[in-house]
Amino acid sequence: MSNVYDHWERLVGAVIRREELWRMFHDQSPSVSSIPSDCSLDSEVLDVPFDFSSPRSSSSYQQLPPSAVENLQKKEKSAEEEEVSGLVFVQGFSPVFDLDDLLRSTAQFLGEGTFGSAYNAAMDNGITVVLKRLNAVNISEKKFRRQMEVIGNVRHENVCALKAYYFSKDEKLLVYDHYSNGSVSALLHGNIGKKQISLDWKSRLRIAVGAARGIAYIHTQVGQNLVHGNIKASNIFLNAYGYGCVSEVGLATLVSSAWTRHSQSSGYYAPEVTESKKLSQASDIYSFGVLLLELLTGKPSMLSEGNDKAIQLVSWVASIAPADWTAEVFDIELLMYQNIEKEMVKVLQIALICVESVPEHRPKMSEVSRRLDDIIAPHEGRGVV
Ligand SMILES: Nc1ncnc2c1ncn2[C@@H]1O[C@H](COP(=O)(O)OP(=O)(O)OP(=O)(O)O)[C@@H](O)[C@H]1O
Repeated sequence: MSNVYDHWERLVGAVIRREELWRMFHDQSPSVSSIPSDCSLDSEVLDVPFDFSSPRSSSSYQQLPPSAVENLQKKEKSAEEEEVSGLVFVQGFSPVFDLDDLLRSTAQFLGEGTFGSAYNAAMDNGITVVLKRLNAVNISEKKFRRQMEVIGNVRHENVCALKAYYFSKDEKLLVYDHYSNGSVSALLHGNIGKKQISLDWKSRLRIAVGAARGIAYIHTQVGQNLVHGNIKASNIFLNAYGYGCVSEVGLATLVSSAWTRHSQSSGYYAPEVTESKKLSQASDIYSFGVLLLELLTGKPSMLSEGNDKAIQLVSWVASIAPADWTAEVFDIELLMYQNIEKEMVKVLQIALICVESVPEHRPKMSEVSRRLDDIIAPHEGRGVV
């Protein structure tokens, strides 16, 4: 709890210092553009309410000695020449809240990830968003904003849209919708303090189909060169129709030092990534194959073998002969559904070519997506869903 407080307090402190300066000299809120959000508060994580309204009232700024104001004004003006200040909303999202609303929100710590901490921020105006606070992003402002533009342009129903971002020397924040059902990882494997929800075969197919479409779309961006770089179950959420929706587009290429630290142990990275740190669209396909294996087996990407030993899910599945797949590989919860064995085998075959160790032997994501569409089509009662 104190850790959580510490994170958020430092974040708020750093952002406020900068925003105070801005408002002091411009007598207005920083620039914003906006966010429709249909998300609700997830009450099962730690609550950390903060109210910073009084120390930040604009009248107190006016009480500073004029000489100090003048000095600070000069300083801030030079900073302003170099950068846009405040929360920047991605094109297409109109400003329905600003940085003040975020800083006054009730923050809930969701977890610490590869790139930093994630918070659920519930604002007084009823909007709830997820705030990602990036750690150790050693990147120029120009490059950061350019990358945010690229990420902001990736719009697809199976990709979680970046809604807004904030940049200062000390803080880099990203704002996303909050997905109240939690991630596919939480749905499949449960979360601390949360009950695991049972996912039937059709739900799992929808997750796979949606995620495949999202990744296939990502791979068409930036001249067909965009790489996600961190496909994993905790980055896949459910859209309004229950289809997989891919989050964290573009962060792995922004914060490469962070993911290389995690690459050995996660079970999601292709061999060429753990060996030569080389992310590519082919390595995204490998990671997607691991996600398919998770959906089929109900097991996490790394399995504990006892004695502190862990084995990758990919290696475990590969060690089982096809004749034993039904008895040993598939999630026992799925075996209660009738007439799905053939489909599970087809999905497993797709997963296994995705996790081929030679990158060139893996299929393109568009091909994977098409094959999964064919499998789900009879469930959706039409040819293409
Ligand atoms: N938009 C969101 N809505 C709901 N929960 C989210 C959202 N974004 C992240 N989370 C959850 O918050 C927690 C922390 O997320 P974060 O992305 O920082 O780390 P991660 O997914 O565990 O790892 P990584 O940083 O490698 O993706 C995870 O449990 C994740 O599923």
